[in-house]
Amino acid sequence: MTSNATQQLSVLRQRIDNIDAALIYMLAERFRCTNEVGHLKAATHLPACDPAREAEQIQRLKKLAEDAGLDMAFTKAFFTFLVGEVVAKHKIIARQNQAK
Ligand SMILES: C=C(O[C@@H]1C=C(C(=O)O)C=C[C@H]1O)C(=O)O
Repeated sequence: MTSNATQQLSVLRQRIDNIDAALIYMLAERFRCTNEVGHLKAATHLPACDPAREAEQIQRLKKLAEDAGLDMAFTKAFFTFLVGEVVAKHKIIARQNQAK
């Protein structure tokens, strides 16, 4: 590898590290928010999962992904994985609430 290529790789990797840090902080903030929703749902006996809301979100993300030039299949798979984690946490919160 030339020293120019090494330098370019290093600059790109620094950008990637910055983006990863932002993603981690954004995800943590999203989970803080969804945990609040989980407590609200448990207290009001609402189901952990809301398929109608998820369908709306997917429609919105479709447009955002298109505008941002992000692959829709990836976007949907990532969203589905993320929401699956949130719903699992909501179920745990609901069980903890019932046990009180
Ligand atoms: C956070 C909620 O609970 C679930 C998780 C969602 C999410 O992570 O965006 C969306 C819908 C629900 O299935 C909600 O109902 O708003």
